[in-house]
Amino acid sequence: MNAPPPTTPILSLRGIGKSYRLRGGLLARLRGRTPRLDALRDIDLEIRRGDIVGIVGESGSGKSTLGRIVVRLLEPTEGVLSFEGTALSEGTSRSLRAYRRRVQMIFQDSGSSLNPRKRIRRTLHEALRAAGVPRGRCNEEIAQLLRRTGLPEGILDRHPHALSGGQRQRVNIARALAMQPELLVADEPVSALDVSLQGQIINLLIGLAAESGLTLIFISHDLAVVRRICNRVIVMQSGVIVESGTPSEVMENPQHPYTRKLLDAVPKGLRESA
Ligand SMILES: Nc1ncnc2c1ncn2[C@@H]1O[C@H](COP(=O)(O)OP(=O)(O)OP(=O)(O)O)[C@@H](O)[C@H]1O
Repeated sequence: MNAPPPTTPILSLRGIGKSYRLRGGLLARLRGRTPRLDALRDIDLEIRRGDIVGIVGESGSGKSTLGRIVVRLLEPTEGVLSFEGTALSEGTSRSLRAYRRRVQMIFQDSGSSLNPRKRIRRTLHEALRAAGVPRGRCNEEIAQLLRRTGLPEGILDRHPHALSGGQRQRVNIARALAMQPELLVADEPVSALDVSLQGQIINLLIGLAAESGLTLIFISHDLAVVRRICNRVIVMQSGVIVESGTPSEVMENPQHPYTRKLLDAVPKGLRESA
């Protein structure tokens, strides 16, 4: 297959919608209707290779649902998602597997995304094997992953519970990197960490993005961080994108009242220092 033209977005979403089936009350069931909640409606979005895109919005605005659709942990109810110009719905299960390697996700809760029964060495080894690294090269690759994510060798023989929250999140990042992803979705990756560690993990992510040309989707409540690290911001409210642009466009000259409301909630000093 020929390489896509350089102008093709790495990721494009067209008319993406997601509705969740709700359990519903007795009345709805008697009427034979399953109530549904529209978590996303009509999302159009293009992301260019190398972009660092911040997705902001209040709790429940649909940010995580969007992130999960991008990595195909969730199927959209409507719309088309294309990677490098190819619609994923056209793909076979083999191309979906390949997509899942190229697009990785990091979650807020660093602990629950690691298998508590596996030592870190095994977790990283399995990720490398899944990415097609020959068994004989895994130790060398693991050492390199530790270096890239700033982890000491001593953690390899430990289980996740014996690591700090910051170390666990670094392991999650190392495991994602083992897949050599082109796009990384980080869903509130630092919200569960102490403030002192948050900056370190964010700097690690942007350092890695710069070093390997990763495209990053950064889902966050923290507008100050988004302003500092992203070159594009998307504001979501009740399942729709209400505003998007560069951080200075969106944060210095917000067009939508909801964006203004979000900005008003950030202490002024933080907004300016961001
Ligand atoms: N599995 C599910 N079943 C039913 N409703 C869901 C499910 N997952 C999410 N929702 C609902 O969909 C809406 C969007 O949720 P989502 O988690 O995507 O928002 P969010 O912006 O990421 O919120 P937060 O910042 O709190 O994580 C919310 O109303 C949520 O309650």
